[in-house]
Order: sequence, then structure tokens, then C-alpha cells
Amino acid sequence: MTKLSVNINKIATLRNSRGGDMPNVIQFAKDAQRFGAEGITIHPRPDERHIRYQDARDLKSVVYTEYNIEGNPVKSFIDLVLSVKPTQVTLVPDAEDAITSNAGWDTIKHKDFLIDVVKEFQQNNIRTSIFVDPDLKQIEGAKLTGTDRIELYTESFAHEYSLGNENAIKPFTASAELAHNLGLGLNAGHDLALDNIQFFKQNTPYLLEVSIGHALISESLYLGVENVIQMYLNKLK
Ligand SMILES: CC(=O)[C@@H](O)[C@H](O)COP(=O)(O)O
Ligand SMILES: NCC(=O)COP(=O)(O)O
Repeated sequence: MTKLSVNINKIATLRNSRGGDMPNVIQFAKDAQRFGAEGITIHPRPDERHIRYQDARDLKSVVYTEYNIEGNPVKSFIDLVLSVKPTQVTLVPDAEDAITSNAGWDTIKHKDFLIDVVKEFQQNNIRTSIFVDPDLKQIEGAKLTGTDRIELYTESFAHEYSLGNENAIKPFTASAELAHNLGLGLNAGHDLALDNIQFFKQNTPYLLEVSIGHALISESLYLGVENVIQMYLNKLK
């Protein structure tokens, strides 16, 4: 069974573009869970250009499924996560000015730092996950940090699969096998979408959770737009 955690960053991005409170991220999280989402993911960045630190605090009381907070463990992020106490924290090495996450951790180079951060979250009963590329050496390195899980960075798969290259799944299958053998739980995310998720799932054993945002929100717009245009036309009759 693979859980679907809905990343709601894009809802906050849309809200922030007009400065008001539409769409309301709290209501969206409630509705996503009502519609079946098995988790809510957010990825606050230090500049708060989409989900804000206050959103992370406000969501705590409404997320009754699995609450996953992703981000680079700078001091402000660590303090936020320790105060909110989500189900899971996913450590992502994103630069402040990155448009979106664009690489996994070098778990060998940053081993000592990751050991300390993982320990601090675990001591506060927060499950940890480390964002990594599908690289066996990096997964072995992740194991040495003491983390509970890893999250495989799926951008390379999504991109190559969209070009017809099914072999792009191979490093992910091997990574999943290794993670399982090492006793690491397995999550995955980034650019997963309706047109690639089934193939990914079928070829990635032991997959506990996927977090999906950008495509899921975009697809929801497309799949809902006909209905909404018809509703406007009806009101204008
Ligand atoms: C770690 C990861 O791949 C996601 O958290 C991704 O960064 C989504 O965040 P944005 O929606 O802000 O790009
Ligand atoms: N961890 C990945 C995530 O939360 C969503 O990534 P994306 O679907 O917005 O690319």
C-alpha cells in the first residue's frame, strides 16, 4: 500500500499571487483529506514565497492524516518543525534561490550534519526522511545517518519517461531494493503525475508514500475547468 500525500505548496502560491486568502490553504487541506488524500505535504522555504511558516502552524490542527514537512534544515526550519511536531520531516538540500528542489543530499559529505539533525527530530518523535537521488552510494550513506526513511528524487524518471525512456526506472527499482535490504522506509516524489505514477509504482517495490503537488494541482485545474465554465454560463443565463 502506497500512501498519497498531497503537496499543497501550489495552493499557497496561487493565494499569494493576489495577496488575499483565496484559495484558503487550510480549507484545501481539509477538503483534500475528505477526498481521500492520505497525507498533506508542505515545503516552506525561508523566503516564504509559497507556503508560509504560519501556514505550517495553522495546518497542525486540521491535518488528521500524515503531516509531512519538507525543507532545508536551516535553524528557522528546524525550530518550526520542532514546534509543529508533524508526523514526518523530509530533509531537502535546496538552495534558497532554487525555483524548486533540484537535487538530493550528498549523504557522504554531509554525514555528520545529517546525523545530528536526524537525531534531534527523532528525539522529538518526528519521523525523518532524507531526500536522495537514486544512487546506491548515497542510499548507503543515508543509512549511516540513522534516518527512518529516504525520499527518492523522481525528476529524472519523470523527465525521461515523458520522452519514452522506460529504462529510466531502473535506478529507482535498484534503489528501492537496496533501501529495503538496509531497513530504510521508502518515499518518492517530484514531478510524479497521472501519466507516470502507475508505471513508477509498479516498478518500485516497498514504496510507502508518494508526495505529489505540481502535477496534481495542474491536473485538477484541467479536469475541473469544463465544469466551472459551465457553472458560470448557467449563472449568466
Ligand atoms: C522535495 C520536493 O521535490 C518537493 O517538495 C518539491 O520541492 C515541491 O516543492 P515546490 O512545489 O515548492 O516546488
Ligand atoms: N516531495 C515531492 C513533493 O512534495 C511534490 O513535488 P511535485 O509533485 O510538486 O514535483
